[in-house]
Amino acid sequence: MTIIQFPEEMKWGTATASYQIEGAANIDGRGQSIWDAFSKTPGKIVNGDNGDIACDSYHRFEEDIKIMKDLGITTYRFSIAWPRVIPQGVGDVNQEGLDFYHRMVDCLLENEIEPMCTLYHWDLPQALQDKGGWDNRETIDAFVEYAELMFKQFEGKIKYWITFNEPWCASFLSNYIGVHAPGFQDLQLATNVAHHILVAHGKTVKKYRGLNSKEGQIGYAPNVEWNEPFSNRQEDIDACRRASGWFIEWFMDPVFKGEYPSFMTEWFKEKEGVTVPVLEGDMELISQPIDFLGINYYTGSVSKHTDGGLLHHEQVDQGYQKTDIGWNVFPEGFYKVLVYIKDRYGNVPIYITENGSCYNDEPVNGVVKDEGRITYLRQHLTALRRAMHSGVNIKGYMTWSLLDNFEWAEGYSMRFGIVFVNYRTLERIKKDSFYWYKQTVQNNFFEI
Ligand SMILES: CCOCCOc1ccc(-c2cn(C[C@@H]3NC[C@@H](O)[C@H]3O)nn2)cc1
Repeated sequence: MTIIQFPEEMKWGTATASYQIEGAANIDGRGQSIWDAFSKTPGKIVNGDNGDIACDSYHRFEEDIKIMKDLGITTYRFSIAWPRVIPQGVGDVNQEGLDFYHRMVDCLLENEIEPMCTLYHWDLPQALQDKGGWDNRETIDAFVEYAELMFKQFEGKIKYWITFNEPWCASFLSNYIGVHAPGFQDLQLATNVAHHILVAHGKTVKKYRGLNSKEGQIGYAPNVEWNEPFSNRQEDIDACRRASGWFIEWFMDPVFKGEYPSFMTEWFKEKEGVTVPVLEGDMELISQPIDFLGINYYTGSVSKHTDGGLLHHEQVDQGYQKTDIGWNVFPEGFYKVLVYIKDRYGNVPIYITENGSCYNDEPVNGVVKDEGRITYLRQHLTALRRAMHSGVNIKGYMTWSLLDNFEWAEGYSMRFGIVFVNYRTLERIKKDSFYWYKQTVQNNFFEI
């Protein structure tokens, strides 16, 4: 038996997001987001699901925090819904929305759970989308004003801020691939969106520094995956480099190097005639130093060159175990991508802000035996510990997710929670993985 022991100072937590768990979408002054509109568009979401009720955490957050207290975690990553606090995205503030987040944050602090707050987890106010959304540079300043209001409102309460969650999803998945809100399929539009989100990130970090927050920290949370070349043929190696360049370097090089990866911008220009709308001063803003990097990792793949497609790249099935959403279980990729990030960007403090798996096990006599999720957690925490032994500066781990919730285009058909949610009764049922994770958090080690 081998013990996987974590350092004393390791922070353990869970992660959620506003549109995925809150519900209460049309009460107490909340404005509409692009996800309210997208989820009400026929054909976009499995089973026509939407976030109107979700897990009803707007009303049940005390119960959720009680569950977190039982879990023994010390950090809870959640997001604020911009349209709940500023319904039109700019202008009037919704006091009922602010009051909700104060109640929730106060309850976390009373239970000695550190709030880690994501300012943008994809729920852009629809009123701003109606004016061009992130394609319109004015949205950048609207975001900075929203962020400043949150910094001032929660000064002394929230000490860990994340500007953007998964900018790749918020830009390319949403405006080029089109399976997320607002659902466009235009690479130049998506490239504009990606750039303006990065500028908004940098301006927000600069605004935060200007507020002289005493002990607060600010970062952001890109999603990464690992692409292993199918062979040592240069064309396969190059194809994987482009996949990594789109998923990782595109959103990390500007922040840590002050420039886009040129091999990627040249590829976009030559193959697609697409350019990044960089204005004077943008790259200096984007590369404002951050205090920590959030990393969201789920999966990876073996991939190779193919003719056609955006990157001339395709995955090659290698018979890996897959989760119920069809993603490879690829813990080796977790180790490799973390070491790659350390080697390329230096040893910035890293929080794993999302890592988890989709297994749709249902309760039997009140018990949810989600062995697949426990195996996934074991394997990925083992890979994480190995990365730490290799010098990666990991500060904490938040598993995705505390609760089963609205999994975007998959609706409620895909379950990522360590707590089962009955969407008819909203009853919460702790899964076997909850108890495994609780033991690991309590002991700060587990056995493999
Ligand atoms: C037709 C091509 O279709 C491609 C689909 O491509 C993707 C890529 C990535 C994702 C994805 C989903 N998640 C989990 C979320 N992370 C944030 C949190 O809200 C979780 O719910 N991470 N990545 C989905 C779809």
